[in-house]
Amino acid sequence: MNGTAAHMKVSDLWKVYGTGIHAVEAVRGVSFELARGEIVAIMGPSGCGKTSLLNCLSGIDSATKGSVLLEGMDPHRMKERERDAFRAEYTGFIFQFYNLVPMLSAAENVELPLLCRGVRPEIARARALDALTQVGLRERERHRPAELSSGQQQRVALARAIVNKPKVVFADEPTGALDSKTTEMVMDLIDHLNRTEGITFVIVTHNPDVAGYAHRTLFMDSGHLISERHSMRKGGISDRGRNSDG
Ligand SMILES: Nc1ncnc2c1ncn2[C@@H]1O[C@H](COP(=O)(O)OP(=O)(O)OP(=O)(O)O)[C@@H](O)[C@H]1O
Repeated sequence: MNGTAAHMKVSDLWKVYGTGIHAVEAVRGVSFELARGEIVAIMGPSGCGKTSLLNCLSGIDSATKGSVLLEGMDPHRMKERERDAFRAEYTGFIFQFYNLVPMLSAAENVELPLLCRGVRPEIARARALDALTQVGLRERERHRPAELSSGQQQRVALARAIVNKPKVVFADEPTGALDSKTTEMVMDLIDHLNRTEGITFVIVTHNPDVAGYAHRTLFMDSGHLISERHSMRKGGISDRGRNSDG
């Protein structure tokens, strides 16, 4: 972390579903820090709490206990509107099954988060087309999800995730529905966006090839973080700058 404030600081995070004898402790006291520009994979057996952790990190769900600081700020301490605006600006999401709106074209899907934030339609469209260009799908702007391959749909979802120019993108099994060649294409794109835009990615995956793109892999079991592995590639923008290994 080079002594600077962590991009994201997770402290003693717990997620408990239900109460009493029905309580499920999905995340149990997880703590870690994330540097700006890292790609971090979260792995572990089915049911160990990966998605629960990711949802608490991203704000899709709220933690039962503990804190997630983003750039030193705790969204939970913000007023609702401030928190929504902060999250909309700061984070993007990708899901296993893309979560695109079937009736909307690729461009309309990508511009949707901007329109929801009140961005003027012509600006939203221009930025959506830029994002589609970044994922190599500019010529598919008018196509609906059903007219696109699964890999293309995930690339549209990736364009939607980055259209706000977020600092962090949270991805839950982003390649879980893709074959190995398409997985490679989507991960190459994530790698490219990480290197060129400095976007931090937190990726839940069962796939070791996907984790191979990460600077660091966190391993979970039974709600705990049990170990972490650093890859040979250097993590975070500061590390890359220092080592000039791109
Ligand atoms: N909404 C919920 N209500 C109650 N229990 C839940 C809920 N969501 C998840 N759980 C439980 O929390 C535990 C962790 O689930 P989670 O989905 O986070 O695991 P996971 O590691 O992502 O699993 P997988 O790899 O199979 O997707 C499991 O025991 C699951 O049954």
